[in-house]
Amino acid sequence: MAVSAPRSGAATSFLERRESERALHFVKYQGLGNDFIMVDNRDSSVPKVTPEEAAKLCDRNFGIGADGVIFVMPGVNGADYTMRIFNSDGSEPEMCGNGVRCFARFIAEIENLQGTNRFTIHTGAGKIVPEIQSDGQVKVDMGEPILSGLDIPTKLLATKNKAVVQAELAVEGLTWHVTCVSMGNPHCVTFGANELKVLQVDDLKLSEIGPKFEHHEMFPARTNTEFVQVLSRSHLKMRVWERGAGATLACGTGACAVVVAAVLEGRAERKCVVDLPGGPLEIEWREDDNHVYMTGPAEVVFYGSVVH
Ligand SMILES: N[C@@H](CCC[C@H](N)C(=O)O)C(=O)O
Repeated sequence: MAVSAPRSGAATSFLERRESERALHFVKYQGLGNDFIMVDNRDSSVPKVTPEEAAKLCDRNFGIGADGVIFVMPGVNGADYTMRIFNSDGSEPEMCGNGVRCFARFIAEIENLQGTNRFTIHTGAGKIVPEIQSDGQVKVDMGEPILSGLDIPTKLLATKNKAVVQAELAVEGLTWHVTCVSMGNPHCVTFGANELKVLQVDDLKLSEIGPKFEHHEMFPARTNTEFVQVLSRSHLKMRVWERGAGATLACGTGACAVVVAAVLEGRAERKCVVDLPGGPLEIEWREDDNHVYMTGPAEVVFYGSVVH
């Protein structure tokens, strides 16, 4: 994958090259600064780029630059569409919260739909239902959180029924208290460590500590990690180290996992605003259906094409 020089001779014009080589047309979207290369893959259930090509496209110096590549594919199991995503390292996660909001806005764009719209999306985390609202924000039914340690997966032992709540985890010489939640993809949420009086998330050296959580032996499928400060019982502040993408400006599944963990630990109400480096998300873990609902923005950044 390259934004390449002509293969032969200098005579090939830009337009000829654009038409003669395999062009990938994309739209770059972002949800709170978590950015994605969106690919219209409605004509096939095979992604138009490989995981290796996706990693090159996501490179911020040698490629387009993004946290992941997302494919809009034909629906299966009665769903309107299927969403697949490659992280910026080329690995394939089950779900992406900010990505699914971008996905909904991208569908509206390519299907030429106006106003409010609701879609059913088949993902690696099951059926996810985003709804474009009249103000352009996207509200997503993210489904039920998974709390059983085996299913997350984590090797940490359950502390509360089958859930791993405030379990001790040694990382970088500190004993962290972690609560593990899957929103289809695995999350390890921490509000602090024994040795820290208060966790100041702005002071964390994320690029040093994040990988130690991501690759910890207790997480056989690796993990996303959220570091959280409680500002009030309905207002949380977090930073995230994402599996396969590193420090990102926002993580939708992460914000959902944070609210679930905060409720399980008795720190917050079921409805919270979660501040991320890229901006706020509204999250609600409803008692009546046990589903988590996420509301936030999704915007176009630019349109482009690359040859590959
Ligand atoms: N940024 C996403 C999560 C993307 C997947 C994650 N890196 C993983 O590997 O699980 C979100 O907004 O949820």
